[in-house]
This record gives sequence, structure tokens and C-alpha cells, in this order.
Amino acid sequence: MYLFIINPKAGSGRAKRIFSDLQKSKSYRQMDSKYYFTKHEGHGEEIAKEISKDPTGKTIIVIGGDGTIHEVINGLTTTDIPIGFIPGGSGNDFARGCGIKGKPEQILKQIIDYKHPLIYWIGNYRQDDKEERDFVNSIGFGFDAEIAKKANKSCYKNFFNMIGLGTVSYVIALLQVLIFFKPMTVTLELDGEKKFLQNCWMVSIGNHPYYGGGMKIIPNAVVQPNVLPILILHTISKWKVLALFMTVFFGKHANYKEVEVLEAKTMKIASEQPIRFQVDGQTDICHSSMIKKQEEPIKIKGSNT
Ligand SMILES: Nc1ncnc2c1ncn2[C@@H]1O[C@H](COP(=O)(O)OP(=O)(O)OP(=O)(O)O)[C@@H](O)[C@H]1O
Repeated sequence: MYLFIINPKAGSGRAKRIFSDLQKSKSYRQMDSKYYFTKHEGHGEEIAKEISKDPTGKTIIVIGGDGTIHEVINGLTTTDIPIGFIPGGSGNDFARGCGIKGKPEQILKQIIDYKHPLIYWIGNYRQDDKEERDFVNSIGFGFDAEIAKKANKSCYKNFFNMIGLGTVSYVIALLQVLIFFKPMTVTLELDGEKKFLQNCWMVSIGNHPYYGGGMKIIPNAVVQPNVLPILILHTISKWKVLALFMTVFFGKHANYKEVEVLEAKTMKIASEQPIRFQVDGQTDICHSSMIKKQEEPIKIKGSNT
């Protein structure tokens, strides 16, 4: 049975429109299915948790954005349920990272027809002494988190989402954050080896390269087990940050000497000052965080890579 989880608010209503169009399709009419609309923040997680209690013969199909898939994956208590994803948000970095392309009806057909799902390793993070959670795209500390916070709170994000230019809101937010941004002093522990970083702008970890609607923030990141691709932006002038971010869409920023690209199995970040972080685009504050890859992969349907 196929269980649809749709966030009616994702992509300023785009996910809801996609689902009502899909309901008219032949593929949808022929499939054994049930659907749930998320009613509030966190509801995607609750629905996925409930479905996980009896996984046999089930496939979940998520229609929404990165926030919705983040919630569903965090709600799953088993890796036995394959997940189909039809992008209906504004950024849709998860779809990019999984190679999910095409019109919604084509993706639905791929979900039904393709026998071999994409094996996808998500990341785990644990903030301070809170419980462990998952990230599907990326987790970032410092500059990218401040940009995400500014963009999420802005009045222009909805407008740019509606005209299909969601990334523009990140560019505007970047310019706003740049004026007052203060770099962080943090200690990193990569596979147990300590690094003390003063005036550090950003530490980002991704399961795949994409962030903010297609920026290739960690250009070398590939979907793989047991490896965290990490990007550090060290001390840099504000003018140079501007130049650097113009190259981020092509992944060329990694050539700057202030950018370090690393890999580790585990990473710990800590600071005496509160650190702003973003996880799959949502932001919060912590003093420390432990990050690793989840041991059991999940199965993603709908990708044709
Ligand atoms: N019925 C609802 N009303 C309000 N918010 C909701 C509802 N259902 C889910 N949400 C919240 O909406 C948030 C945004 O969803 P999502 O990230 O999927 O869309 P988006 O922001 O348009 O896309 P993207 O993250 O790809 O840019 C989620 O974090 C989720 O908690």
C-alpha cells in the first residue's frame, strides 16, 4: 500500500496542487493508496511514527519540501519502509541530492515501476544533551545558519518561492547577514582529533552537495556510508565572502584558500558561546553537537540515477 504524506503549505501551496493533479492521473487511480495532509509543524513526524508500527508492504510517498521529508525521516522507526519523494517545496535540495527529476506524474510512475530504490545514508546529530535526530540534507554552523534564519523570517521568501526563484531569498539574506556577522570560535573534533578554530565563518556537513535551492555548498559530497563530507570557511574578509558566494552555484568556492574541505567518520563541534545552526534549513542554537552517519541506510524510490 502507498501512503501519501502531503504538506499543504509547502512551496506556498505547490505540494497541495501537485497532489490534486496526481489524483486525476491513471497511475494514482490504479494504486492502492491512502493519504494524509500534515496539519501543523511536527505532524509529518507523528504520521511517520504511526505508520512505522506496521511496516509490512508499505511505501510512504512524501509530497512537500525539505522540511517535510526531514520530519518524515525523523518519525520513521524502521528502515523497512521505502520512501518515495515528489518535490513540492521551494528549495527541494533533497530531490536534487537524490537525483529525483521530472514532472510529478513521471516521478510517481518511477516510484511504482522502479524495482531498485536508491540506497541513501542520512546523517545523525545530537545537540548538547538532547536526543539524537536525523538530517536528510545538511547541517551547518555559523554563517549558513544565520542566512537560513534571516531567509526563513523574511517577508520576501514567500514571494520568491511563488515565482519559482526561492534561491534569490538566500542571496538577499546573505547580503543582510554579511553586514553584522561575527565569526565564531569553536573546537572541532574530527575522528577524535582536535582543531581549535578562531574567527571561523562556517562549518557545514552534507549528505550531498546541495543547500539553499541548488547552491553546491559541499561540492565533493556524495551519498555514501560512514563518511561526513565537511566544509570549513576559515577567517576571511567580508568582501571576499561576496566574491566566494558568487561561485557557490558551480561549487568553485572550494578553490579559495580560506575554504577547507575534509572528511571524517564523526565530528564534534563545541563552543563556549552559543552557536547558531541550521539543519535541513530550520535553525536553532546549541553549545555542542555530535555528528555521524546513520548505520542503516534508507531506501528512496523515484530516483532514476
Ligand atoms: N499544515 C501545516 N501548516 C503550517 N505548517 C506546516 C503544516 N504542515 C507542515 N508544516 C511545516 O511546514 C514547514 C515547511 O515545509 P517544507 O520545508 O516542506 O516546505 P518549503 O519550506 O516550502 O520547502 P523547502 O524546505 O524545500 O524550501 C515544515 O517544517 C513543517 O513543519
